[in-house]
Amino acid sequence: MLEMKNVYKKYKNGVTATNGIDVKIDQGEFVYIVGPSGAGKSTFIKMMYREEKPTSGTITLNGIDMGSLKNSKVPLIRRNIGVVFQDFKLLPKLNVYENVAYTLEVIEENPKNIKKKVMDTLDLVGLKHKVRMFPDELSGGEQQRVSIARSIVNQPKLVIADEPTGNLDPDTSWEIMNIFEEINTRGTTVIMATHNKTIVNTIKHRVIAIESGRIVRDEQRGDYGYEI
Ligand SMILES: Nc1ncnc2c1ncn2[C@@H]1O[C@H](COP(=O)(O)OP(=O)(O)OP(=O)(O)O)[C@@H](O)[C@H]1O
Repeated sequence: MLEMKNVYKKYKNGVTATNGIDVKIDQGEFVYIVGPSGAGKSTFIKMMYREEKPTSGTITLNGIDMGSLKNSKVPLIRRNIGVVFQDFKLLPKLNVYENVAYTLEVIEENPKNIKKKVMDTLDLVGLKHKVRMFPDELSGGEQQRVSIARSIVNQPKLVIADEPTGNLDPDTSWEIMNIFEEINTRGTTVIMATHNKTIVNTIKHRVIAIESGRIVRDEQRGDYGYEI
């Protein structure tokens, strides 16, 4: 589903964040991206959903060249990609229901379908009983559940998560991981950058390690591989 060929990213300040990346990820895989701070993990991930463009090389997502995609076409492609961040990025003035429904409203989903899709998704993440609450009334774990619900309500084929458990305590992190596992079991590709050694070493999946902008290890059912 995703292929990168010789991808370089040099930021305007002269920093080379990715330094010739070649990788292929198939539909349905669960892939952890690991590596030291500043290694280029976020940059690698951001290029997958066209938050950043590669300086050279090609990135194809389901046959579409993400690097040369016109800006006007980006929102259309993003409909098929869910993104989850460490800091949730919920809309503070919207309640739980509205935060999730918003994703469908912007893509002009038929209003008749919105309620069922939102409620089914909130059920999946275990938040059906908190639909009227606002983000600042929720725990970190609950906010992350809303953020995941928002990212999957349109049933994307790919979910990308950048350090989704980074702000959460260990128990809550496991609960959040269980939701990603369930999403993946349903056939969605999950690509997750993480520094959580215990999770990577316990819930085994493919591990891609990045150092200085290069892939230095790519193993099925790999280990985290770094001391923390
Ligand atoms: N927008 C930007 N402009 C300039 N340099 C950037 C930008 N974003 C990242 N960088 C630089 O690119 C390099 C890789 O950063 P990146 O955020 O991709 O690393 P990372 O592996 O995700 O780090 P962390 O684990 O700390 O989140 C770093 O040297 C960083 O300072």
